[in-house]
Amino acid sequence: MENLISLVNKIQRACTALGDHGEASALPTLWDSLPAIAVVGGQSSGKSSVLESIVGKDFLPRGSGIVTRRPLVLQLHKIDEGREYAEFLHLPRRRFTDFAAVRKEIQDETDRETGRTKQISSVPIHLSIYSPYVVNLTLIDLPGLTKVAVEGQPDGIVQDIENMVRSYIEKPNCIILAISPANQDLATSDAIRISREVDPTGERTLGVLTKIDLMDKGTDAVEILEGRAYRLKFPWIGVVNRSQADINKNVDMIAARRREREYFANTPEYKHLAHRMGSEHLGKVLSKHLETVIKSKIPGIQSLISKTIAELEAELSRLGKPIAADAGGKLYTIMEICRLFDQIYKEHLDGVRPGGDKIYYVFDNQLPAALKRLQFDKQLSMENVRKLITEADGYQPHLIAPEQGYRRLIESSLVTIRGPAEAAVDAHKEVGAQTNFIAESLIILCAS
Ligand SMILES: Nc1nc2c(ncn2[C@@H]2O[C@H](COP(=O)(O)OP(=O)(O)OP(=O)(O)O)[C@@H](O)[C@H]2O)c(=O)[nH]1
Repeated sequence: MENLISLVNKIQRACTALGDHGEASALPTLWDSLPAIAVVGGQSSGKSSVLESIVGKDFLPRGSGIVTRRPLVLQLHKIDEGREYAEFLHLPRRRFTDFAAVRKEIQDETDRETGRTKQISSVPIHLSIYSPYVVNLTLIDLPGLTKVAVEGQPDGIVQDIENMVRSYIEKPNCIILAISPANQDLATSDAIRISREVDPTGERTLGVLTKIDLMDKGTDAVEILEGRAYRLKFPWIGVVNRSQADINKNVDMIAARRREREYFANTPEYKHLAHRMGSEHLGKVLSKHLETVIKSKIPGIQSLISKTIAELEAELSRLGKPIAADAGGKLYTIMEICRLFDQIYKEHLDGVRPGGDKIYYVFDNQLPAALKRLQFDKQLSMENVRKLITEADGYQPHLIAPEQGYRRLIESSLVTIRGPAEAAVDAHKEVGAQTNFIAESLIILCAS
């Protein structure tokens, strides 16, 4: 089962390398058919904190305003032992063991795509984390939903973010991890609002409640966590992440996870729910759920891949054999095409293929008539011939026609007959599509 997630991880990476990240394209997109978990929520709802808790590492950029400006496809790979490390798809040969450097690279790579203008982009960044302490999982971190653009951001950014988030979560294969803070009314939760829009029955929405520890005294989240306030198909999961003060004090993830466990186990209101609360539990639920969804989607993915392969093979065979890069290979291909052209053309003339009569008509009537209409008098006047020969070869005794001058005369005449000759070739177009295709291939090849 674990291999299933890593297989989907590999396909996702291949999709990104080939520029398929689910946007409109001429080919069917494989990306869209792959199940993935997208993290959505309002700004400061705790998305980054949830992701970092699942991974058990500090690695996401922090700051005010819109920090996540490109989707981050985060692939977690469980390894048996050894040191944790991270790799970016755009930096294939570099292993990051320092997670502060990972954070910096996410920022830099975001800026490379969007500039420093706080714009957003839908081109994802791919990050893989290998660790003995993670579960196999793929999560897509999306920009936080906002209500107003801040200084320096274009007015449309609020809508752009919402459209981008919607474009990910409206796909039927997307599992929505909807993050809502417990210290705000659930009715105002951006995550619930947008997920309800695309998944009204809550079939593929997993609700996560953050900041339970920050709720007003005398209130609790039991109604929500027990699914009585807002029902989803899957049970709500509550988490307690590090507060800003914890982050400032560099409280590490292990200690934070321990504190979170203790919080649920020792708070009387949540004691009975403690076994299904917390980031560790969330990670396991997500991994299991993703595996189940992948398993159910395999037949669909397989048939899409087979269909795409068949379409691409048909396209390839239509395009013909690959063209050699070296001069010898190219010459060989040109000769081959010429031979084929010659053979098919002859078949038209011999009556094996239709249209030979049209070719004869072109050469017997159309071309000679057009040539007769040309004005060669001036070009072939004695005066002009003498001038050309003198300029080309000088006065020399010749037994046969002086070569250079002779050539120039032919060249200039060829230019004159070019028009009727091309018209004769055009007239062949009606004869056969195959000869045209071959002739066009030949022209392209010669030009290259
Ligand atoms: N006390 C407490 N603080 C939390 C909790 N979750 C998040 N925070 C704090 O809330 C603030 C925002 O959390 P983030 O994880 O950065 O939120 P975000 O949704 O990723 O924010 P943006 O990337 O700006 O959209 C940080 O200061 C966190 O420390 C929680 O469960 N309890």
